[in-house]
Amino acid sequence: MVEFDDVSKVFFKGTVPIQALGRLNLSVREGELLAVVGPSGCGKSTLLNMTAGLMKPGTGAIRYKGQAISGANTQVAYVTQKDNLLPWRSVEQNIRLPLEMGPHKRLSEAEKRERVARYIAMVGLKGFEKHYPKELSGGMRKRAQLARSLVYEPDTLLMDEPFGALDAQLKLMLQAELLKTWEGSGKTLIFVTHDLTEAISLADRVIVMSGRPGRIIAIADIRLPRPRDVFHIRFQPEFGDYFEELWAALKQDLASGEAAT
Ligand SMILES: Nc1ncnc2c1ncn2[C@@H]1O[C@H](COP(=O)(O)OP(=O)(O)OP(=O)(O)O)[C@@H](O)[C@H]1O
Repeated sequence: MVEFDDVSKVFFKGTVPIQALGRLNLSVREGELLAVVGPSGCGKSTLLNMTAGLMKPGTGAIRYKGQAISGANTQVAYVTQKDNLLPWRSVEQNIRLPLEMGPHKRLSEAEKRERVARYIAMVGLKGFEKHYPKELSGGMRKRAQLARSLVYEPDTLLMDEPFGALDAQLKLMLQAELLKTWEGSGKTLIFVTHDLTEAISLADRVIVMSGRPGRIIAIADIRLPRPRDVFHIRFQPEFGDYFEELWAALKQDLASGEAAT
């Protein structure tokens, strides 16, 4: 679905280069839930920004369904770290926004209304349609963002630490809801997180990135059965094995980074 072919990225702060990503090769399979874990600043958001076509790779190429990405990739939905709901629009109006642009403008009014209502119900915001973002809790705003990115039914969803700032209980609830929505949908999902437990609970495959410049230092196929119960899956012995394996890679990279400073 998405292919990263020898992709690297350097930013410049004035004349000072910051190598964000090392050379990265990765194929994301259609329908896969891929989790990307790594320390702060290792280029995870950069990877998603490039997949969404918001940023060009420095070297190499990124292909989406075999085509080089040029300009904004309208076939993907992107839930960014920042809460970017429009404060002057209600929940319903925010979620409807993608249907007012591009090819979705052509949908009938009835279809638009049906889709908005369906996704509001799916993320558990029924009854809050007329509320404005400032009248919602952090978790509800995340749900609204998720519904807004699902409403135009993209093949691929990019999520950048969507549950990072939420308390542990709410995080678990939203992870469960996300899996319920994703499992059986056939959609490709790239999920960035700092949280190894979250990554293993959700993903078909976890990649671990090194500290900056980010490179892939470990990959694990997570062969835990589906549908998964995020509340209990962490207590399975195989879960512990995956955690140990991936944590060892992260710890080793952290130690070598500290040795170099
Ligand atoms: N537009 C930019 N200009 C300059 N430097 C940038 C820019 N965007 C990112 N960087 C730098 O590139 C590196 C990678 O940033 P990125 O946001 O991709 O990391 P990340 O892994 O997503 O971090 P976090 O987990 O903290 O969100 C960082 O060192 C960051 O400072």
